[in-house]
Order: sequence, then C-alpha cells, then structure tokens
Amino acid sequence: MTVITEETYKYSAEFLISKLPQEFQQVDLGVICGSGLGGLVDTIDQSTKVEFLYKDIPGFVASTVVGHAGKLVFGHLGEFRTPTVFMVGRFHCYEGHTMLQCTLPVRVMALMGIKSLIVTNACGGLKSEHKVGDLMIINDHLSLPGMVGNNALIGANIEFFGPRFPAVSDAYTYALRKLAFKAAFEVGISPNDIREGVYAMVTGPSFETRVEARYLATIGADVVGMSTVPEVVVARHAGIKVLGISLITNDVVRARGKDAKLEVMRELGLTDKIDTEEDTEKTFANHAEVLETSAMRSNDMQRMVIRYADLLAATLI
Ligand SMILES: O=P(O)(O)O[C@@H]1C[C@H](O)[C@@H](CO)O1
Ligand code: HPA
Repeated sequence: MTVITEETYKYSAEFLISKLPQEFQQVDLGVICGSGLGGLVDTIDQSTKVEFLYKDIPGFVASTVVGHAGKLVFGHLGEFRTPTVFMVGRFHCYEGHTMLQCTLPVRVMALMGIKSLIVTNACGGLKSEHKVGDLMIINDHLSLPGMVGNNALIGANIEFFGPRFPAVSDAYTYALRKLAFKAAFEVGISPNDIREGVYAMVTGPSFETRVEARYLATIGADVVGMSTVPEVVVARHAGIKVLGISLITNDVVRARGKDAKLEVMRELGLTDKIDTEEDTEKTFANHAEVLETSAMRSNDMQRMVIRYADLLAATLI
C-alpha cells in the first residue's frame, strides 16, 4: 500500500500549482460534490475553469462510483467570482480506499489555501417527517466507523496540518449554517423543504438493514450516508471551517417488515390467535433512486450554494 506522508500532500499541491494559472494557485473555497451533485461546476464561468482528472493527479486514487465524475475543477463561483476548487466526485471507503486516500484531496485543498469547505452528499432520511428531496444542513455527525477504530486521523499526526487531538464537537460552524439557511431562503427554497440535523456515517456499500436504521435513529441520527465525515474531520483538523449539506434521496426502511409467523397464521385461518398487527410497509434503498432524486433537486442545491458563496465572500467569517 502507498504510504501517505506530509510530502505526498505537498507533492500533489505543487503539481497542481505548477499547472494552474496565477488566479487559481491560491483558492478560497473548496466544494465536495456528492452523488449526482457535480452539476454545480456547469454553473461556473466556463471560460476560466481548469480541470484535472483524478487519475492524472499524483496521490489521487480513481473514483469508481456512478454519479461521481472523478475530476478536480478550479473556477470562479458566483457573482463575487470566488476562486474555488471543486471535487466533482469523491472517494469512499467502500471503494476499497483507506481513510487517508479518501481525505487526501482535503489536505491538498488546505495547502492551496482554502479557509472554508462545503461538503455535500446524498443520504437516506431516518425520520418520519423527512420527505425525499428535502435538504438538510448538517449540525453534527455520528461517525460509526470513527467510533470503532477507523477515524480519518489515525496514524502519525502531521503537526503541520493540526494537533494530535482536535476538537470536533462544533465541527459545523454555526455562523456558516446560518448563512446557508439565509442563502436557501433567498433563492426561494421553502423552510418546509430544508432542515438541520445529524448525519450518521456508515461505511456501506450495503444499505442499512431495518434494525440498523432504527438503531441509528435511536442513537440520534437524522440521516445516514457513506461519506462526508472523514473529510470533515480532516478539514477541521487543518482549521478549515465546514458547511455540510445533505440531500435526502431516499426514505430509509424503518418499518419492521413482513412477519412470517403472522402470515402463516393468517393463511391457516388461525386468526383468533393473532393478538398483534405488524407493520408490513417496506421499501428498499437503491443507488438509482439516489441519483434520480439528486437530479431532481440538484438545481435548487446549486442555486443555494452559489448564493452561499456570495454571502460568504461578503462577510468576514
Ligand atoms: O458521495 P455520497 O455520500 O453523496 O454518495 C452516496 C452514498 C453512497 O456513496 C451512495 C449510495 O447511493 O450515494
Ligand atoms: O439510505 C442510504 N443509506 C446510506 N447511504 C446512503 N446514501 C444515499 N442514501 C443512503
């Protein structure tokens, strides 16, 4: 396995800087586009944008998931033309990449000067009040892998980026969350369609079982996904402020599912012995539905991110 050291990050950043025009050698904002959400780069000034395929950047691994283009794009975002670097497609642990490989681009962005990062993702909603297509501003996360030994910062600490024991109890900056809601309302997103809550990370790639989904909801999660948290932890370690936006692309199964015993009792006419009625509702998560919902809502999310970038550029946060 390739060893990733401080030099690896610096080498990647120097490679990019050597190929970029002056205006993008230092960038202010980073954006990580989740499943099906890469269309944001079609909204930037196409005449100045510069693209690199991940496979051509030293240190980067390949992106293998449908809906993740696999390119790093530099461009001007919004009316204030904020110099921005976009990851169009991210790396996930379930692709077989380590946490260090998945988060390498965040440290490269840190070396290129970003002070602020927007992470977006597609996720499953765990709460009955969620609707498919709702947006959620992340206000906290629950890292299932991180809690059981797969934290993105495991290994020798690179002091150059940050301290051995960084605090992440306030990983999602309050002022940025406020700015994101302001941006959302200003572009016409209804308060009924955007929420604030907790993102739980699981590694995937299998979706949750029904009881896993109930468990996640019980321990405090509002939505569940397979990414984001490692990037956020590494960004916070490097002192980068983070805004997280989730798009609820599917309703995660919370029902108990069909009860085989009851069904057979019904079939044999033993109905007088049935004393409970089980919930038989069930749906199955699938990646096609995730991409379909992303496509449906990506326009709103793009307008919100553009407005947010302008509000951010106009403030001192
Ligand atoms: O990159 P994100 O977190 O948006 O991708 C989600 C999680 C899985 O990779 C995939 C499941 O459909 O979409
Ligand atoms: O239901 C889900 N579970 C986990 N990850 C996801 N990413 C999109 N939807 C889901």
